[in-house]
Amino acid sequence: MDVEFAVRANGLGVRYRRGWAVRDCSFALARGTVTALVGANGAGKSTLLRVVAGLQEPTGGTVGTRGQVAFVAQDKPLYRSFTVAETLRFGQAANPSWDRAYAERLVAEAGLPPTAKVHSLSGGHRARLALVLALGRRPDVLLLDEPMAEMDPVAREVTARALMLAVAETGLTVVLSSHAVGELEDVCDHLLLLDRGAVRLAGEVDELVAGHRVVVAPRDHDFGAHEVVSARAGERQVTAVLRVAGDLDLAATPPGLTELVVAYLRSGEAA
Ligand SMILES: Nc1ncnc2c1ncn2[C@@H]1O[C@H](COP(=O)(O)OP(=O)(O)OP(=O)(O)O)[C@@H](O)[C@H]1O
Repeated sequence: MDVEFAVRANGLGVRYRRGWAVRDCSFALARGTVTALVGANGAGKSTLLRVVAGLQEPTGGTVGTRGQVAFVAQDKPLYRSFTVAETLRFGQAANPSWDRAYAERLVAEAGLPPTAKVHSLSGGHRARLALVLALGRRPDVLLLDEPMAEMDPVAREVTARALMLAVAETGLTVVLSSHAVGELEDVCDHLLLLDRGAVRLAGEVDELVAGHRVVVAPRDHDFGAHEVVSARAGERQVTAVLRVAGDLDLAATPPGLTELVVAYLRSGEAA
């Protein structure tokens, strides 16, 4: 496998009884990148993460990862009767690569009382403890399924900072799935967008944004070679998100990340 890639998938597919949850997915994630995995409900995000984590066999295709992989599932599995301190001791006993000082620092930063039982923690605190348990192993690849869904805005910011620091310090590669793209905007430098199991859009966020424009044009405007990702028609005008091909002779603004993702999710709904 190429040295600079931490995750590489080739023609990856997962078929359940009712059909393909992940189909023909090919992508490569460079070491030290943070990728937002987005898609509508049922698009295949959790399935893809489980396969990359090695917890589930693909039906077809291949996936390779470099180094140690840690995965935090959506339901944040933790021993509910353990205290926070016992959870860390468990992490240490179960993982030869455990970084005790680092894990203790993360727990302190998260404001998690060492004597508190897991079952007494809020959903957001449990999510942060699950993340500490994963980061404490000092993995090379960290896969997070909706890690911030239950966190308050401050916890999200602190968590995002901890992740970015880990990336900067160790070259950690992160993939995190989310529905709230806005919360990922400051954290992620790459995007992987799934549409009914298939990769619809992938790449560096800055490049993807630079390759798209939001325009307002007369309703009957012909956009020529520019791909209309999604369009909303008013009485006389249409507001469209375009994937631009060459020069654009219309007043246009670059989309925000959320706007771009929503445009693609909407185009998937219409298909
Ligand atoms: N264990 C399973 N057995 C059968 N079908 C499954 C299983 N897990 C997921 N699926 C199906 O595969 C598809 C993709 O599901 P998955 O949970 O991977 O999507 P997701 O993008 O994570 O969704 P969400 O955003 O709702 O969490 C769905 O149609 C789902 O019903």
